[in-house]
Amino acid sequence: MEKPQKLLVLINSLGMYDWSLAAKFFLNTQVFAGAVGNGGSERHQNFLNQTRNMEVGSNICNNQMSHGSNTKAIRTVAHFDASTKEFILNSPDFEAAKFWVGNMGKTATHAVVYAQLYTSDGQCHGLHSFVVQIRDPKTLLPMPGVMVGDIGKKLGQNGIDNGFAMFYNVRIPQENLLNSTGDISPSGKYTSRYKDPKQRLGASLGTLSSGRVSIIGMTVVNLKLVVSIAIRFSATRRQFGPTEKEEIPVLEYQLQQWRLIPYLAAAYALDYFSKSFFMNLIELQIGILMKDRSPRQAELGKEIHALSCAGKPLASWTAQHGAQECREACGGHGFLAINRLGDIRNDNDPNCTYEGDNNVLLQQTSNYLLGLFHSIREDNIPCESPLGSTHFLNDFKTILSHKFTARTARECLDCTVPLAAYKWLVCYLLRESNQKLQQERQKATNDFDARNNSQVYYCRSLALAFIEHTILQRYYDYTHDTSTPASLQPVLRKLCTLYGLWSLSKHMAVLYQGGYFTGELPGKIIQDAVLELCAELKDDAVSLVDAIAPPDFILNSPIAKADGELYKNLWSAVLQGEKVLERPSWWAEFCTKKPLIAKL
Ligand SMILES: CC(C)(COP(=O)(O)OP(=O)(O)OC[C@H]1O[C@@H](n2cnc3c(N)ncnc32)[C@H](O)[C@@H]1OP(=O)(O)O)[C@@H](O)C(=O)NCCC(=O)NCCSC(=O)/C=C/CCCCCCCCCCCCC(=O)O
Ligand SMILES: Cc1cc2nc3c(=O)[nH]c(=O)nc-3n(C[C@H](O)[C@H](O)[C@H](O)COP(=O)(O)OP(=O)(O)OC[C@H]3O[C@@H](n4cnc5c(N)ncnc54)[C@H](O)[C@@H]3O)c2cc1C
Repeated sequence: MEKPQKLLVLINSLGMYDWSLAAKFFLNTQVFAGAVGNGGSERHQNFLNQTRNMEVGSNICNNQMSHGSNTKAIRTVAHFDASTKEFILNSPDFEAAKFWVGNMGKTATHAVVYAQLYTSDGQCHGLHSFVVQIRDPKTLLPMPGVMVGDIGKKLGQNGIDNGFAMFYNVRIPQENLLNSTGDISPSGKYTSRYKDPKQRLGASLGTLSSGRVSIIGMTVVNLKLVVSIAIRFSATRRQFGPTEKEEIPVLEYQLQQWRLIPYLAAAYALDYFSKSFFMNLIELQIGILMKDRSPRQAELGKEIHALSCAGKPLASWTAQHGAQECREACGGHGFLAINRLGDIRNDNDPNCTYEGDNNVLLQQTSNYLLGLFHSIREDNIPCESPLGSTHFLNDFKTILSHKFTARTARECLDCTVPLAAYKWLVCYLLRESNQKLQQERQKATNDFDARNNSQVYYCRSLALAFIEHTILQRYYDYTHDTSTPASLQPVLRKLCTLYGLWSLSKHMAVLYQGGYFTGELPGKIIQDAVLELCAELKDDAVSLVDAIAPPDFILNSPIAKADGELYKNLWSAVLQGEKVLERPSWWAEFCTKKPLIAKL
């Protein structure tokens, strides 16, 4: 807590080297410890100490084979036995087996298990979390009643053992209930400070926010790695040229610049967002530790939930699409495993799914925004979110009356142009999503269908536009802050504007549809400005990459070493491959002792 950034630096440094290693370590020391620390109380301190000393290995255990997103429907049960003061955990059937749990496959000794809490009168009090011992730390054999195993090979992150677990009458002490959302009194009665079960669910899932915020940082690392590889490669790889004598680096092609430099800009903007947002999370966690029950603390929790539920999708998708673009931008060499783009892409992929599926999480953000919109419009309550990400919504009427006024590409090189457009876009999508939801409510028989039928083109786009605006606004403020070195501001501002215009250009249809843009000029000048910024940033691209790339040993990609000796490094790495010059062990069968056709 004294220097919280150290944790982010450690996550990023280990992750730059290898994500399985990082996940294995952090699931234990942070995710498990975070769930116990945030969800529990003083009585759980022993688990935290043991985790810190690496005496026990653990994780959180929420997902089950038949339910992941719909946490309310989890079927693991924990019945309170008043006579022994224990909880008895059961998995009703194999479909309720905990599934996908990191570290569970081979090594977890303890887990924070989410289960439905039943008191001895048979009443269910909803989802709660419990510390459950899975294996004996001395032998790694399962505890009585626990069936635990590994789920097998995955598309990436195979250095971590994801597993399943089932519980048959597993008894745990009453104290293992993580009691910040609800507890059992000495007389066996259930008590909770949350009267509303929906609020209680939100509180018990609150711990997931820190994972989501951290994942934003993890995806930024991946984006930094892939753009570093692709830009260094593109600056040294030559192909074609204006004359037969001279070939030019592929980075000189406008097409290559347009494919890569916006991802470089995204890496810078998202990196700033990730780091500043991490500090917001720390503020929230300090509040939790200090037992801050103020309305501001509650609002901060909601805002961080809304921002992380859109920040994780945007950042993980940007890294995923960026990884694929960078892979292709390195041509055939991009497909060679030693150059690492495949591993980074595959290890990044589950960031789109774990700690909440991206498309499911975005709905949390739009729900939050629609709730605020209702308060502003219907109840005349101005919105004052602690981090200020939604303040501009108070002016939605004025903002919606604005039009795009730039007339030249040069005017668009100022980041206030995409920022103003984003403000309009968010207000427009908010008004439209609200209207769509009302229309669907009139048509549908229930709210569930109305919400589901308002996602595509409306609520989903709203959540993404909102987070893009937030990221852009934060980076704009940073690049215009007096504490940012003056010598760096010009290049950082270009990155900021490029990120804004490039992201905005994905919403062109809506900007025209809603009347913010009219005629062919706005679309054309935004495209021209994107190309202009790519060209202006091209000569700084290698330096910008050098500032964010790790040392060669960590980057571990022969086509992207800092010395720019592309072919020397690649050749050397290929020749050092295992058995590269050896004939195969089956050479004889291949050459002389050939099997006779039809002999078998
Ligand atoms: C969000 C859901 C989809 C909700 O579903 P639903 O049933 O429809 O409920 P709602 O009505 O929408 O919600 C009820 C109210 O609760 C509020 N809510 C929900 N969640 C939160 C929250 N987190 N914070 C605050 N409030 C919350 C919601 O807004 C509603 O409020 P209101 O009534 O509208 O006011 C939910 O079901 C869900 O979350 N689904 C997704 C399931 C999920 O995420 N599962 C995760 C399983 S664990 C996992 O996947 C692990 C993966 C391993 C990842 C490896 C990564 C390694 C990380 C290393 C670094 C870690 C460092 C950590 C640093 C640190 O801890 O400091
Ligand atoms: C590598 C990895 C590690 C993991 N580690 C852990 C762990 O340590 N602990 C743990 O508890 N869990 C873990 N998980 C599980 C993870 O949290 C879940 O997979 C994730 O929350 C998604 O849930 P799901 O698999 O049920 O997907 P589903 O919800 O079944 O999603 C399937 C599809 O349905 C769509 N969908 C679902 N609901 C809706 C809706 N309401 N509207 C529109 N579309 C919808 C989704 O978008 C998706 O396209 C891990 C998963 C992976 C891949």
